[in-house]
Amino acid sequence: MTKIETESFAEYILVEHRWIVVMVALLPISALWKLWSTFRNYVVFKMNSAPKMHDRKVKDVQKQIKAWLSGDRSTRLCTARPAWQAMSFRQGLYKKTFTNIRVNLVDVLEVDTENMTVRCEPLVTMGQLSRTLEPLGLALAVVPELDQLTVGGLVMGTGVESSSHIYGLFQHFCTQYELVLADGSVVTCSKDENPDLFYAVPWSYGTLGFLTSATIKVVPAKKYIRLEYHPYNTLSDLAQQFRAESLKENPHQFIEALQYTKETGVLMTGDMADEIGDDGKYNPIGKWYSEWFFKQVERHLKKNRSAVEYIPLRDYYHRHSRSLFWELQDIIPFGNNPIFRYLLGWLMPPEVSLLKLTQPEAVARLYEKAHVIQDMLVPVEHLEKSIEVFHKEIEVYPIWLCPFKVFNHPGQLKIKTKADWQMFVDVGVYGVPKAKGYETVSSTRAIEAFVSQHDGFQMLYADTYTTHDEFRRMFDHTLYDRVRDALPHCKEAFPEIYGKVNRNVRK
Ligand SMILES: Cc1cc2nc3c(=O)[nH]c(=O)nc-3n(C[C@H](O)[C@H](O)[C@H](O)COP(=O)(O)OP(=O)(O)OC[C@H]3O[C@@H](n4cnc5c(N)ncnc54)[C@H](O)[C@@H]3O)c2cc1C
Ligand SMILES: NC(=O)C1=CN([C@@H]2O[C@H](COP(=O)(O)OP(=O)(O)OC[C@H]3O[C@@H](n4cnc5c(N)ncnc54)[C@H](OP(=O)(O)O)[C@@H]3O)[C@@H](O)[C@H]2O)C=CC1
Ligand SMILES: CC(C)=CCC[C@@H](C)[C@H]1CC[C@@]2(C)C3=C(CC[C@]12C)[C@@]1(C)CC[C@H](O)C(C)(C)[C@@H]1CC3
Repeated sequence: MTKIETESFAEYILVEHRWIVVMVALLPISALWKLWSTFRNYVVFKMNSAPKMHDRKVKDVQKQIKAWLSGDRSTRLCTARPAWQAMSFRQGLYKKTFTNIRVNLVDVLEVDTENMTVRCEPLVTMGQLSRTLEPLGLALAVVPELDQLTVGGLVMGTGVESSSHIYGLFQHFCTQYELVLADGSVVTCSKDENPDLFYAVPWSYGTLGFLTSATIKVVPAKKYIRLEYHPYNTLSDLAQQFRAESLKENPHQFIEALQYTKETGVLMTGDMADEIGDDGKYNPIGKWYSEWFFKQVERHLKKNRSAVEYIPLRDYYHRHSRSLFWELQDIIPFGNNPIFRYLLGWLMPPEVSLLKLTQPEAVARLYEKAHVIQDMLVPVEHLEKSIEVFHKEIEVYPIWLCPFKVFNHPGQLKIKTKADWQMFVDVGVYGVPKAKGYETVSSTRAIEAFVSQHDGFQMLYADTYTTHDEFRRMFDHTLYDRVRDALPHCKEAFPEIYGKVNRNVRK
């Protein structure tokens, strides 16, 4: 790994032996925090007190905006959620200069089993939501994997997971948003009510207003996922099958693939099941002692044999959470060792927010120079070409492959077809690049150019090195600009999306 200059002994320990800090402090604090919030959520939800409080909390947001309106309005607005708590990789520098609006809305408001929707406040996390819905026999149509992702962040950014080839991105299965706008008013929008605003909100990164609730579709859930593993030894075979499975008329409910080298990978297809069948073994991958999921999947590749397993529902939904995909192996190198797992596995994973909070400058420099975190979204027909380009420019494995539909809706994600939808694939690369000649800016820019030329998009929680013009070419701003022009005080209160995601405003 690239060596980075450290400035003090403490910094040396934090960089070279980060696991010490993680084990001694972060893991126990994370566990206490999780336990407390689980208990608190349970009590609030059972007492059903949240809906009554909601209006009061929305009024508090309005009050803060009205205070800004009556001032000199020399600063812009963003949420007060500290940068270290957010999942976005970089810290937003604008948090220090903008007026911070507290949107402390943390509750699941209502589960409507008739219309099969759940109404949530923006700080509800995916872990909290899957835990609330499971006993009711329900699940979100798509469950973005990491526990700490929030409804607000996923609506304003995006969310994708292994059922997205049916339901699309997070925005595609949200039916209504409630927002407080820059003039202090509260509006709701859906495909029938204020449709322009409804379609412009996703990917707007909080630059149209503050989200105070979202109504999201839920689906019936069963106890297990029956998961098939199919190893492949050539890229073309894997890609062909990946496409065929995603585009089938009646596809499996879950599809993802992990690519372990340029040519080899494992395609996984899953369906919900009420019982454990006798065609496969039971595998509770979420147990504290179980091996990291991506390592288990790799074993199927080594055996070079298809297999079937039955996995408990929540274990499946959060299958990459305990190892933060494969990122934790760089932070706790022995995290997958059986002795560690049996003794301390129940403390995993450390909270991402606490990791961010304790990240020293030197680690940030190291990640900047020799670590890639990117999700590129490309039409599925370009899968092979994308892997080849990623291999040439970056060479990081495993690669996460997840198919998803982009529906032909108005908004920033404009697809180049007249059909109702187009199938895309999320190519996720997380790790230390091994490609010869890798250099952060030029290599990332080469990939961004490839994605743009192939009518794709970049996920914006990671770093973007596009220029303003390139960014506006990747994301269609026609509707977004129109909505910003029409909403009173909007342009005064919020920068453009690029003003919140480009490298100059992110540390
Ligand atoms: C900065 C920050 C802000 C946060 N803000 C919020 C917030 O606003 N609202 C919020 O709800 N959460 C918040 N969280 C916490 C977040 O919800 C949890 O990190 C996440 O939901 C944990 O989910 P999990 O699926 O990993 O839980 P699990 O891993 O399933 O459980 C975590 C712990 O709870 C125990 N547990 C699980 N289920 C139960 C149960 N039914 N009864 C008792 N114990 C149980 C487990 O044994 C385990 O020790 C925040 C976290 C951070 C770091
Ligand atoms: N599986 C997946 O799909 C994964 C998705 N992600 C990405 O992570 C991000 C979500 O992380 P999370 O920590 O939840 O969100 P963040 O706190 O990072 O918020 C993301 C953006 O949404 C805005 N936002 C959040 N809440 C509100 C609100 N109530 N009103 C207005 N704007 C709001 C934020 O604005 P502000 O800057 O003002 O706070 C910010 O620009 C998304 O970008 C998502 O794409 C990451 C990993 C996996
Ligand atoms: C669309 C999908 C599935 C995206 C998965 C994204 C994950 C791999 C990302 C989300 C948050 C993320 C950027 C993070 C990190 C790794 C990659 C993560 C987990 C780490 C833990 C790397 C180490 C860093 O020091 C630091 C702690 C700041 C970050 C925190 C966020």
